[in-house]
Amino acid sequence: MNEQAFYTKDLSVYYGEKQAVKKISMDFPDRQVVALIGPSGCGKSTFLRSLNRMNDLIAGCRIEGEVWIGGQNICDPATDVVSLRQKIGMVWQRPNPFHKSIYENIAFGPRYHGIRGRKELDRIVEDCLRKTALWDEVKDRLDQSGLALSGGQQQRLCIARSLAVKPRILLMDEPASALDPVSTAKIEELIGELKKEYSIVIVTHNMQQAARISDRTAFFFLGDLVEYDDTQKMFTNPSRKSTDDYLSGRFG
Ligand SMILES: Nc1ncnc2c1ncn2[C@@H]1O[C@H](COP(=O)(O)OP(=O)(O)OP(=O)(O)O)[C@@H](O)[C@H]1O
Repeated sequence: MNEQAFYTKDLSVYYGEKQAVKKISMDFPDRQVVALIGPSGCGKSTFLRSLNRMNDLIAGCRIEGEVWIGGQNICDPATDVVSLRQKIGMVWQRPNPFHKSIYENIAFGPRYHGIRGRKELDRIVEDCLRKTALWDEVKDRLDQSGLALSGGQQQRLCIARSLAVKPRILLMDEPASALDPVSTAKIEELIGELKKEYSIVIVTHNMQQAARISDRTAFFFLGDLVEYDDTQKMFTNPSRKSTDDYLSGRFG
């Protein structure tokens, strides 16, 4: 088992009175892919967003418990969320490139964090585009708008953008659900490459996808973590009946 990258302890999330995530304690291994699965509304996205304090942006949302990353409980109100989100990148369901050129989409983050030299920015842009297998497709049109790319390319650009600020952890909320099968396969292949360097947590509705790309899988139901295990074990021999029922399509 890889070293632990981070963990949650008794993490609960409330929207007003309603508790959407219930005292979840989970550890996330370094440089592995963890898939969060479960029926709609079970709290997967809410839990994911808690891992880099994105829920702070939702009015009425309240968090209890702890998320420990690099010796720091990031739920502590004193946490610098800008530097936190530098360490923990996020990729959303729908690709959301900035209304800027391909180059600027990637250079924006490093520039914001103080990198000014053109050579250094060029190097970061090329490196991130290579890591996301986009370089050959876009190297001759870096000044074109990111929005002119196909949906799958836009999603890879968004992943490249999050890599540009050197995160340790990548959170992905159904990153391929808006894409066609070819683009989905490319994203899955890319996740397989990225886990050599990054810890990845991915929410997916697609059970085959979870089975293909993740090392560990967590099954959520009604805000509870029902089962969390090695993906292969979970998909072949789950310990809990409700996991088995969900994986075999008996509900959800
Ligand atoms: N902004 C919000 N305000 C109030 N309630 C919310 C909000 N976002 C989510 N919820 C509620 O919290 C619960 C968990 O939602 P969440 O989106 O985390 O589930 P999910 O498992 O990711 O669902 P899906 O798979 O459909 O995206 C649901 O009951 C949902 O209605």
